[in-house]
Amino acid sequence: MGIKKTVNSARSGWMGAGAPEGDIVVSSRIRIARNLHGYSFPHLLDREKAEQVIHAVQLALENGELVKQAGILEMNRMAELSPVERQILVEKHLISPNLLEEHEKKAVALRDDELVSIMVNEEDHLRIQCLLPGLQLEKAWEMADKIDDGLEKTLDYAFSSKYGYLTACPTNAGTGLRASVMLHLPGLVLVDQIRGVLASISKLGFTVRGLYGEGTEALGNLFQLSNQVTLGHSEEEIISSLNSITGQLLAREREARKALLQQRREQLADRVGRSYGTLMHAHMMSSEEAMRRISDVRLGVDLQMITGIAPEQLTELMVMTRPAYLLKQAQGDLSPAQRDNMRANIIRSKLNQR
Ligand SMILES: Nc1ncnc2c1ncn2[C@@H]1O[C@H](COP(=O)(O)OP(=O)(O)OP(=O)(O)O)[C@@H](O)[C@H]1O
Repeated sequence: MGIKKTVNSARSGWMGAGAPEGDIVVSSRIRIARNLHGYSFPHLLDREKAEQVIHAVQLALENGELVKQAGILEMNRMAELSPVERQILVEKHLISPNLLEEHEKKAVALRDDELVSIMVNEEDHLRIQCLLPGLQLEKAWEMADKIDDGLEKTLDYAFSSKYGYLTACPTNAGTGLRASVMLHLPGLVLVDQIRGVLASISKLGFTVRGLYGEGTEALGNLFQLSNQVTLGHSEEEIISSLNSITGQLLAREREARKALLQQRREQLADRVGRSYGTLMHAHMMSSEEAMRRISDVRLGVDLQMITGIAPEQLTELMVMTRPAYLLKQAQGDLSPAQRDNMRANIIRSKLNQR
């Protein structure tokens, strides 16, 4: 159990089946940024102080009341994990890439179902994250809020009556809340409307990020949409406006899919079929090609052009084909060609299992 199970399996609690709007919304994430009063922000902490912060959070998590409310969160120091294991946590979206830098000062507390993780000494002392399948921002918020309240009973948070919760980057001050949804938008990409749609969203105070968050690229037609500002809006307002923008995007994506079915059905079926065939039979596959083909097949599954595959199997496959997960399975180094071969083998065997 614990972290070893997490890094040995590509499956995660947030890939659950039958989630609301699960044909387009892969997952919903709430993260709350908090800092401890009396300590410098993480980038200024030396190792000893950083360890004190980790220890304080660990003690707070062991509090009986909090365990009853939120379950057991096991603290894992980043230094106790191998570089490959750390990278797998990023590939599973349980930590952000930031936690890999200066990792000797950082830690993550994880719940066994992987729906809750608390990053310690990331950009802020605490980053409480709740990740759920489909569109479930309110539920994720309720979970995060409960944990935050529980922790605040023991920890002395840095708070100002003027600015709210204080954070290392001013854009996170106030509520410290980032709400985000990971969306699969192949329809809007195929009808060539994605750029316009994303540009208009950024004018409304939302930001679109790539697959692993800030500074990363969008792969497999997956986009992460989140609020830009946390100050001056309540948590409920932030979540409600993200829900409403997401609703509009869902409508646009569904329209695009409908138009593709009506106007380019055979081209679409050909694209989906070719990608499915390639995934089922190829022996060499780059990571970029895998993401692209998995996205096509996911669209085919959503449009019932392909039956017998569940969307969450494809989400799992995305993690299974990422570089660190492959290295872990190989238990040693892989050349780029060996990696491409192993990736193709894993995909074939996973898709042929059904
Ligand atoms: N809806 C989502 N589903 C799955 N993973 C997500 C989602 N939103 C964000 N993530 C993951 O969370 C991590 C952090 O993302 P991001 O950098 O956007 O947020 P952040 O660290 O909270 O923001 P910042 O530090 O810029 O305030 C990344 O690994 C990203 O993949």
